Amino acid sequence: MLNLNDKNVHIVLVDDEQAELDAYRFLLESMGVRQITQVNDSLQVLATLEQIPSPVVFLDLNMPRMSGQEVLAAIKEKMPQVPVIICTANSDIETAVECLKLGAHDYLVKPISLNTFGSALRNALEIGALRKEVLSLKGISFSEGRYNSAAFEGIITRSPAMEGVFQYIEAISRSRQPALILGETGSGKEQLARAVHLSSGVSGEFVAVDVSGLDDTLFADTLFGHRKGAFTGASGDRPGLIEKAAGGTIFLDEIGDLSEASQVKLLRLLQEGIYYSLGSDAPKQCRARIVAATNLDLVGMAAQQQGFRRDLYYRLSTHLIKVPPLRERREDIPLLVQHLVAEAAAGLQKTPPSVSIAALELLMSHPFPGNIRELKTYLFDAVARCGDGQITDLLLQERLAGAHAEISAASGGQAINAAASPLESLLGRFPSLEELAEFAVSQALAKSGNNQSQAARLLGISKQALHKRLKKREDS
Ligand SMILES: Nc1ncnc2c1ncn2[C@@H]1O[C@H](COP(=O)(O)OP(=O)(O)OP(=O)(O)O)[C@@H](O)[C@H]1O
Repeated sequence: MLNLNDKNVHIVLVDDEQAELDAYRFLLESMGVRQITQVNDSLQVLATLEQIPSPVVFLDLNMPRMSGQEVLAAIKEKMPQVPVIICTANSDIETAVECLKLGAHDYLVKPISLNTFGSALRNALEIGALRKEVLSLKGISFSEGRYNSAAFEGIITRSPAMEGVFQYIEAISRSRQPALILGETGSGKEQLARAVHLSSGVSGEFVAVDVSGLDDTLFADTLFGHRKGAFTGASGDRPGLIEKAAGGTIFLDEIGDLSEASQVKLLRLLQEGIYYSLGSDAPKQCRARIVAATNLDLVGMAAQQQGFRRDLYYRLSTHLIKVPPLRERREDIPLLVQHLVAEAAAGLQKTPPSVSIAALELLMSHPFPGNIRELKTYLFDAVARCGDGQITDLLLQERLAGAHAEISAASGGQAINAAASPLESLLGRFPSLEELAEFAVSQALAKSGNNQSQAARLLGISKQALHKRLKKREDS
């Protein structure tokens, strides 16, 4: 659990106005942060950061000499691992998206509540620590942690978790072993399957097939092809998709729905590397790499031998890629919104409408069980319907309310309350009563300048009771 008063937590505040710097300092100190550096000259930011081992930066945008955006770009160029949180009075979405694209960790619009401020900081510290840990485990430095961007073009993300997925795909790019992609519906599995194909640099085709609707004969025919006369109506030889994908990748989507008989055929193909076209005795060599995907709990199904063969699961999952759902990478939502609105507008030959902050906030708080596909549906509909150049929260509300009702019905009518309480977002989990009492005592002491009589009065307890509590704290 992250402790904000840990001496390694070091915050750098950048703003040209001293009053703002002091206000942030006050907020941070009230949260227990001890190491705070203020910088009021944007030209001094890089030199300051070079002196601090693992800083988190709170950065204002409107500054003379060098703008916040320029400072952000310079930090991301020189120290990409440093989380930068933008704090600004500018609520326009284009600037927010621009900053997120430049690599900002978060974008907070003033006035900023203590809760928002606290959770942004906690999140930045956690992500910074995780990023460092992952890269050090891999033995690579921050600047080396870049991946071949061409293979991932069109996959809009700024999520560290997705960045980890990209790095994994790069690491397995030379392998011809099967890969299994697990993730919820609409989370981008097919896009990642294409990235696996593109990053491998092979010259063959990427061939996708949804196997969920195929009975066993159709599965064999589709994948392996047939010889003339193999069955009534087979009027000529037909190559299967495995042949089409030779030297490339065959993507088997919805693999969790494959019939038992077809699972046996696929297992044999994976084990022996050969297959037979329907009506033929001549074995053919499979020269396609197999990538499969499902939104089902294949691990559970295989473990319980229910609906999916365990041996097939192990064969398919030589390389295992797990795609995080959109609700676990909400930082992607603003970028996706901008991308999808532009895509929808281009399709309708319209100028892309802007998106109001209230609309964005509404989207940020939605659980998105249908992930990016669901987001895409709402935005394509909103772009088509919006007449006055702006997508407002009102335009989205109806669709989102409908989705909430469906989720609620699916969960047996229980209202979903996924939002964390303010204290949860500050502490990272729900606090115990004892922790709350400790927090109140610390705050009262800080507020009274360590005067125990005053602090006890603020807490509504006797001085003796406070003394006893402090003694207990010392002894523990
Ligand atoms: N990161 C992303 N950036 C841009 N578009 C995305 C992203 N992820 C998904 N999409 C878009 O969302 C839609 C759904 O993505 P995709 O088909 O890859 O999901 P899936 O996980 O394979 O879905 P399913 O489980 O239903 O097969 C597609 O239109 C895709 O282009």
